[in-house]
Amino acid sequence: MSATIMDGNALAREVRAEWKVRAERLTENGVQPGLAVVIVGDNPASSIYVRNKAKACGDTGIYSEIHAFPEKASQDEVIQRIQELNRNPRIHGILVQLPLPRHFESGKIIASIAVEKDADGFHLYNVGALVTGNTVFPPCTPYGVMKMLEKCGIPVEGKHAVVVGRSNIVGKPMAFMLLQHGATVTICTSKTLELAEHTKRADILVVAVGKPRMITADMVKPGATVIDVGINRLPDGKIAGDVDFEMVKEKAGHITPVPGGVGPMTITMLLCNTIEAAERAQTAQARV
Ligand SMILES: NC(=O)C1=CN([C@@H]2O[C@H](COP(=O)(O)OP(=O)(O)OC[C@H]3O[C@@H](n4cnc5c(N)ncnc54)[C@H](OP(=O)(O)O)[C@@H]3O)[C@@H](O)[C@H]2O)C=CC1
Ligand SMILES: Nc1nc(=O)c2c([nH]1)NC[C@@H]1CN(c3ccc(C(=O)N[C@@H](CCC(=O)O)C(=O)O)cc3)C=[N+]21
Ligand SMILES: [Mg+2]
Repeated sequence: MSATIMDGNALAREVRAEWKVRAERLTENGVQPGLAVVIVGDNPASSIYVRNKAKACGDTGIYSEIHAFPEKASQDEVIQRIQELNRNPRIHGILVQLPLPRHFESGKIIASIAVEKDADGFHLYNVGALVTGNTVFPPCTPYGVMKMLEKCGIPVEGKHAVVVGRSNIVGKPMAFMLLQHGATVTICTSKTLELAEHTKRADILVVAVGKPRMITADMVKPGATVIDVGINRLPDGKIAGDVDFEMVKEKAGHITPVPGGVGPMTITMLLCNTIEAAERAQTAQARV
């Protein structure tokens, strides 16, 4: 029995259609949702993501701006621009594409984003809000994963979830969101001994490492849900996830492909957070 493939492109279309209605309603009421993406340097992968984000905005009725800085830009000029965006009433969401060039302190840049426009949910206030169960903006990638589980009818409460990876943008917020939904959560890292002993116990396995095909079929429990966040560029130019898809799909109950899995959902949830931010701004406006 082969696993059910969780089609990220189809699910993303479904979620976008639901939210597009909200974007249109806002626009009719004079508040078109707006996203600003800030990118520093010319990392080719980042540039592609940024263009995809702008295109997805257009398709969903969201106004978008790209603020591109050269690699040698100063931290102060980027912060100054973010502060302008914080004050700009056309902009409801601000995303600073990561990674930043080495001479940047990412923490300082992210701290300069207004909490109520932090559509990535990376500001320390929003991280604290998430961890205490008062989420303001769920970080896009884990939010997309939760949405996929929900749409595919996969229960989380009472299940054993194993997250491989502990980055601030994927692994850690993923673990806290699963915890919030009542899963028993194990987080594995590069320091974990006997990784397979943990992954084999997972009802829900989320992998966000960045190592092509590191999760093999022997590491997966029969019938498990396997979510592959990894995006790895192979020498032949193709992209592959962190999971050996062809072998694992014969053992798992549900599995996400790469490409066409979590990636499209990440972009979609960014759009959702931007629309949500615009709705909140409008409500706040109506109160004064
Ligand atoms: N689909 C999407 O929307 C997105 C995809 N990605 C992709 O997801 C992957 C992870 O991204 P990100 O979280 O930013 O990456 P990071 O490099 O920041 O984190 C990788 C994590 O994997 C852990 N790790 C490394 N090697 C092993 C190992 N052998 N066993 C177990 N854990 C290990 C590291 O552990 P330690 O902390 O101990 O070093 C670290 O916590 C990348 O391929 C990235 O391109 C990222 C964002 C969005
Ligand atoms: N501040 C910030 N927020 C982010 O959310 C963020 C970031 N920085 N830096 C980089 C990572 C990576 N990321 C992806 C988004 C979409 C796809 C995506 O759409 N992937 C498609 C296509 C992949 C392709 O063909 O290259 C897919 O998987 O099907 C992938 C990866 C967001 N990130
Ligand atoms: Mg991680």
